Amino acid sequence: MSNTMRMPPSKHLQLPFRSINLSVSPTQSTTGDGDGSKTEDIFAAGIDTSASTIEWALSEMVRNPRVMAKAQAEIREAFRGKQRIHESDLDQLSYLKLVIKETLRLHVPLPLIPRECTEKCMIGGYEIGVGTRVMVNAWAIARDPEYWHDAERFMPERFDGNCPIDFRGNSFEYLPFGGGRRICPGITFSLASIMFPLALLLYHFNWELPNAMKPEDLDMTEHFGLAIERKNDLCLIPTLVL
Ligand code: HEM
Repeated sequence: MSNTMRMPPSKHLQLPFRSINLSVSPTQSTTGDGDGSKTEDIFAAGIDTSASTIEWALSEMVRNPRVMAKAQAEIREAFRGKQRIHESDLDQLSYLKLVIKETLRLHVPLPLIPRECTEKCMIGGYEIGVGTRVMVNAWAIARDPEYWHDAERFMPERFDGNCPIDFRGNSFEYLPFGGGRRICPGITFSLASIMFPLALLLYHFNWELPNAMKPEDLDMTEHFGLAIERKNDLCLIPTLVL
């Protein structure tokens, strides 16, 4: 276990819940009884989530210049002299992976994971009947100070070293991709499609806030839509460096 956090009592997804479909398509069943995802669901689930993660990662790095400098130093060292970056080069970027993990903790793109109760159980003193729909609030769990040290702080290092917490659905305090039978099937693809553009943006440009704005003044208000996005556009000044 990491020295910066405690494991939770695994109380959320070990309850007798079964997965139900996240689909927004009116033609699709919401029972989760083996129905597959349609092409439009894959686009809907894959585009906004990855795009907003890139935007939040940049926002957090602008607010935390130390993290930005460390990520850029790693990328520029790894890619030194290269004109073309390939996906296989991304493996070397261990710190950037931590930045993305921490971004997915503080900015869980899909905050509410729907489930259906399969057995009567008690939650917070309330009896939950069979068939009741419940929402696992992955956003709130990922910011819960009971599980996370200095929970509101952007600190990629919390995932460093021996930290066993991962997003494959086994760490119940960290569920950006959900968990269980209906865990996001796009994890590998989404990580590549977040990491690649982010690495290029950090490799080729330096980023500054406009109008001498201070990092701590950057507005981080969220807008709850298909994914949790920035309410206001992120406006930064890029300077080409390489
Ligand atoms: C940062 C990026 C992404 C995040 C945070 C994310 C998160 C999630 C979450 C929380 C679920 C529900 C899981 C559950 O019920 O346990 C889900 C489902 C799904 N995701 Fe993702 N996702 C991302 C990217 C993608 C991408 C890139 C694709 C496809 C290319 C994709 C395809 C899907 C599909 C098809 C489902 C429905 C799976 C099912 O109901 O069986 N996602 N995603």
